Amino acid sequence: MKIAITGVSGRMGRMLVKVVSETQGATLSAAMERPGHDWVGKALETMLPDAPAAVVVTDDADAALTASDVVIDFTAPAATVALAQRAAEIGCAMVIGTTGFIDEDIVAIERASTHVPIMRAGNMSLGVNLLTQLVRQVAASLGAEYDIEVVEAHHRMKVDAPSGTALMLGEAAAEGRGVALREVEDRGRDGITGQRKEGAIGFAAIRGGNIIGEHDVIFAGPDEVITLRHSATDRGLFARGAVRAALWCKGRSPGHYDMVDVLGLS
Ligand SMILES: NC(=O)C1=CN([C@@H]2O[C@H](COP(=O)(O)OP(=O)(O)OC[C@H]3O[C@@H](n4cnc5c(N)ncnc54)[C@H](OP(=O)(O)O)[C@@H]3O)[C@@H](O)[C@H]2O)C=CC1
Ligand SMILES: O=C(O)C1=N[C@H](C(=O)O)C[C@H](O)C1
Repeated sequence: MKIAITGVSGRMGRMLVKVVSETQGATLSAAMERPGHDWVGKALETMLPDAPAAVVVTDDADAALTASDVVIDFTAPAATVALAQRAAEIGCAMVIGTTGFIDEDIVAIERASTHVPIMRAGNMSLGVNLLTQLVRQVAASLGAEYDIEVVEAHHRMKVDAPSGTALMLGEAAAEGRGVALREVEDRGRDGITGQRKEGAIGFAAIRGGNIIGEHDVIFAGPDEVITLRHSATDRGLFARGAVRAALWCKGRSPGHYDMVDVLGLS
């Protein structure tokens, strides 16, 4: 499977190069950065020792996608949406790990996925995708007297909040309760907020140091608190999930898939 990686100099891009190099059946076919980036035109192995010798970093997305079966993208929403449109036209599958999308971005990605398989997940780990199922089940079992709060913590460089994972967990809780998250979410409390709204699903974000990713879903009820927690201790976890998803895309029909499909959890 020929795999292109975009945003290759980023925290996830670097990790993906390592995981692709360790994965049987996967070959790094292209490495991308945006025009003007320092790495463009340089041999990737001079920056990342795990990279194959022949790969030179490119800003030519069309050439990179044409040379590849699938592209893995952990960048930023605007870059991801633009690349999904190119991938759809060229016929290259896509794995999207980027978070922080607005509704219009998702619509554009869904449109692209009518032409090629696109696997998109706010978290590529087995643990979080299992946890979403548990959260759905617990939310469905507990009554409205249990208040649901999602608390996440990430490194100081993270630019979006709540995290993609927190939103996945919030969605799962809302589904369990049979409500739309949009109608019950409560984000960023500050000042005289008034009492907690009945049925709200609250979000809180902590940013600091080099925390990889911590997520708690708290069910606070009468005289007891249930906390479901996931802790990531190495970004390799997400990269391994993304490469697994890339291999899974081979021969797949066009469609918008998620990690639950890849892991066979549905
Ligand atoms: N789904 C999952 O399991 C995970 C998702 N993520 C998500 O992946 C994304 C990236 O995270 P991370 O690797 O930590 O971030 P980094 O900032 O370390 O890397 C982002 C990379 O994308 C490039 N990039 C950013 N904006 C653009 C743009 N507009 N056009 C082209 N290239 C761009 C950056 O290049 P430049 O330096 O030029 O800006 C950089 O190479 C985030 O949305 C994060 O939330 C992260 C981990 C796991
Ligand atoms: O930006 C990160 O680092 C992470 N982002 C994803 C998210 O927004 O949930 C996944 C993981 O928590 C790391």
